Order: sequence, then structure tokens, then C-alpha cells
Amino acid sequence: MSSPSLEQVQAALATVNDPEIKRPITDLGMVDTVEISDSGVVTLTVLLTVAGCPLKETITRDVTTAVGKVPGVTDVALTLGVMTDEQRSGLKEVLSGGKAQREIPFAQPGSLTKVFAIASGKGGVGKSSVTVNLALSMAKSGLKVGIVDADIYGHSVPAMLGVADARPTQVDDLIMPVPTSSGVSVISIGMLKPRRDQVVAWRGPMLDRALVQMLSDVYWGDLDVLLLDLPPGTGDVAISLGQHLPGAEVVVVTTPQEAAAEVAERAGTMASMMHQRVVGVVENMSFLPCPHCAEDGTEHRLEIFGSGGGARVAATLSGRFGYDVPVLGEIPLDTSLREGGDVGKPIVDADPTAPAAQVLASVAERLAGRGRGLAGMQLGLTPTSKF
Ligand SMILES: Nc1ncnc2c1ncn2[C@@H]1O[C@H](COP(=O)(O)OP(=O)(O)OP(=O)(O)O)[C@@H](O)[C@H]1O
Repeated sequence: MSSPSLEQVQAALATVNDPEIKRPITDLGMVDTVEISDSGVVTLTVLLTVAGCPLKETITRDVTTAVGKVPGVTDVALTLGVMTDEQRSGLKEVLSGGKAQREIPFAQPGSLTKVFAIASGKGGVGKSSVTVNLALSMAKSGLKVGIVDADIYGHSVPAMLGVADARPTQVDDLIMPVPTSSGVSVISIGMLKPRRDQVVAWRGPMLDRALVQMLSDVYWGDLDVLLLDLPPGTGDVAISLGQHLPGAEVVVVTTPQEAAAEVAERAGTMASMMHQRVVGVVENMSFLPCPHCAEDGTEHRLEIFGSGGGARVAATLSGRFGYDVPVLGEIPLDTSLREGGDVGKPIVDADPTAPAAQVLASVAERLAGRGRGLAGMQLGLTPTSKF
């Protein structure tokens, strides 16, 4: 067999995406040298963005596999190098599209990324669990999804995605979101802290800066959907988000409990005051399917946290805003949902046929399928009288 051509090898390399940047390594200046011997051995050097890149094994595997498939290639000898400062600046230039001043891409008029902020009145109602499972469900349906974990009190999202200890790669001052095995990229407020165990005691301006950094200093690429896990309540982060991303749509998570519903209404109202549209309510921990009834084929629901909280929040917010705020789903209590979060394998992946996973998948489908519209959206305009 004749030895492969340089074009064939280049074409194969163009199919390999950098796992963090999610663009072909050939577009990013990562392929340094390629040599092909008469006997079909391809010797090449690929440059990593930074020394000690956590994803070098993935890059090695993907490059070796892609080049190895080219007809006539008998062996692949790959050397990994590291970009020089100059090469890194060039890469940064490519990624920022030559713009010196970074802006929040999702706030630009032509942005096609749907942004959903997941809010709750109080902590512990399952907001982060809902966020990661919605993200994974959407990714499974082929969408490019990112998560910003802005929950200063909890930042539990990375652990739920199995990347608890990951630190983002930085190319100069451009931060790469952390890729996960599910395809969802994530950046967490916890990753911006110098130490993981450090307590975040930031005031409004610091939190605002952190939020802007996660939105504008992170290279998100072309996302279909961005989900933001907000801290519970109506605090500084919710206000900052409203100011920077008024186009974000808000999903309110509550439990059926009266006390949780009442504060959830406040979180929803706050979003509306910031001119954001509340697209629905997710009731979590709605009931526990009675384990004994399942054995004899009957169904009985144990309402551990009472009932009606989700419907109540939806009705109150619909009445208050003058547009329909539906209950998007009622998620039962399920130990596999909790276990999935604990081991970094969310239930929609680990146990997709579980009733809780199916509700989450249907909420994801409903949200992802929604077109962006102006109906019910507050435009922040003040009517003026004609003279
Ligand atoms: N439907 C459910 N069934 C069983 N366990 C659940 C369910 N929803 C959430 N949990 C568990 O409850 C705990 C709290 O959930 P989670 O961290 O998602 O809440 P949160 O609202 O994000 O809390 P915080 O605001 O404190 O971060 C987690 O251990 C999670 O696994």
C-alpha cells in the first residue's frame, strides 16, 4: 500500500477537537510538525496549551486513533509539546475573535444561546441536582450545554458531574471551562477560589466580578444552552445576573412544603423585577413512591414534604406576572438520584428509566424545545404620553 499523503493526515487531524475548547486542533495551532515516512509511519508533534494539561491522555488517544485510521498509516509516533507564550497569545487572539475588550457573549443581541437560571427560595431543595440533570439530558439530545455554578454556599455541581477536583486550564487570562465525560462543560465559583476548602465570604462587588468572570472570561464557544445554578434566595448574585443577563429565563425549584414555596415565590418575583421571564416551576421531592405498595402492584404516594407547593408557586407567579408560569414537572424522592449526585453520575445517565430521571428528561425537553419569544417578557420600557 502507498504511504498516506500529508493532506490525508491533516484531514484526520482536523477531526480531533481539543476537549476543552471543543474546536479542531488544526484550527487552534496545536499541530506543530507532521512527517510521514515511506513505510507509513507518521511522526508528529502536538502542542498543549499549558504544561501539565489535564487532558493530555484524551488528546493523545484521539490523535493516535484518528491518524491511525488513515489508509496506509502503519504507526503513529506522537510527541506532546507545550505552546510558547507567543503561540498562546495567538491562540487567545483566535478564541477572542480579535476583540481586546471581552464582553458577555450571551448578552449580545445576536446570541443564539438559551440561558436558564435555576433559582430557589431556600437551600437543599435540589436546585443543583435539577441543574446537572437538565444539562445532561439536553446534552444527550445533542445540544452543546454549559453550566455556570454560581452557588456560593453550595457549589456542589462539579462533584455531581464527577469533576470535583478539576481546576480550569487558563490560556493567559482566558479560562477554559472544565469538560466532563457527559459532554457538558462547567465552571464553578469554587474553581475561582485559590483553595478548595476556602470559605467564600465575598460581598456584592466581588460576587458580581466573579459572575462576570465566569460569563465573559471563560471561553464557552458556541453553546446551545447555558444553565446557571444560582445561590438560594434573592441575594447579590441574582441581582447581578439580572443586570448582566436580563434575557436569562428563570426556572424556580421548590419542594411541596409551604415554607419552601413561600420563599420560592419571592425568588421568582425577584427575577421578574430584574425583567427576567420565569418559564416554570419544578417541584422536587414531591413524594416517595410507597415501597410496600410497589410489591403488590398498587401505587401509593407518601407525601413526606406535604403537597401542593409547586402548584401554589406556579399559580401565584402566573397571577402576579399576568402570563402562564406552568409546573414543569414533579420529581419524586429517589435514592438513586441522591446516589448519582454523590458519585458524580447523575440519574439521567446512571438510571434513565427511573421515574425521577424521566420527569427530569421531560422538563429538559420542554425547556430546550421552547423558542425564544417576547410574549410575557418585560421589556423594561416605560410608556410615555404623546405631546
Ligand atoms: N428527588 C430527590 N430524591 C432524593 N434525593 C434528592 C432529590 N433531590 C435532591 N436530593 C438530594 O438532596 C440533597 C440536596 O440537593 P441539592 O444539592 O441538589 O440541593 P440544592 O438546592 O442545590 O442545595 P444548595 O442550595 O444547598 O446547594 C443532595 O444530597 C441531593 O442528592
